[in-house]
Amino acid sequence: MTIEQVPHWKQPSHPNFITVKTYKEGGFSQYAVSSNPIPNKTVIGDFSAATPTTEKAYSSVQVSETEHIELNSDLLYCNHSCDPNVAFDTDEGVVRAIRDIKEGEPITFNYLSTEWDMAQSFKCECGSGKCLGDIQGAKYTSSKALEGTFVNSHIRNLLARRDMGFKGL
Ligand SMILES: C[S@@+](CC[C@H](N)C(=O)[O-])C[C@H]1O[C@@H](n2cnc3c(N)ncnc32)[C@H](O)[C@@H]1O
Repeated sequence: MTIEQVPHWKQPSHPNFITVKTYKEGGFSQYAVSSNPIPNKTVIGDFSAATPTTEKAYSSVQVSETEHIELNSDLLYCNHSCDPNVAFDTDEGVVRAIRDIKEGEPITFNYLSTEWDMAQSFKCECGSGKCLGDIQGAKYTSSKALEGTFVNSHIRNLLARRDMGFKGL
């Protein structure tokens, strides 16, 4: 069973960039949209509020081959998209627009760019023509499917070792 986080941080945590909206009844129904137009390459946040966690969860972000963090901010509400508009750059420790984002547009990143083997998989509803369907982690995704997309170094390294036939990853 997955228990949803109750925000324990002061909201809104990123007022210039993120507005949190609710789109349906029930769980996991909140999502981040842009509060303003955001030009490509703008840094919209960082991981300064984050804390390390030993337990992977739907809410955690993988920042290295062995480390995971809880964001403790409205960045939590960035949904996954197979055609995202921001990168969670765990090497640089920032969240950056990777194209111009319109006001009110959902802010999304590719969970496969950070997560190797997710605690909680889901059927993607991003609606993109590039949608990969079941999102379980990069471990279960071909390198070809991620070609040309932003992927963090820990995932690139793991994919390379997997593709060379290393076991136990
Ligand atoms: C970090 S949360 C994102 C915020 C979440 N929507 C909420 O209300 O807490 C990750 C969870 O959101 C849902 N989610 C995120 N992106 C999704 C997508 N593209 N399609 C379907 N569900 C998604 C999944 O349940 C996933 O485990």
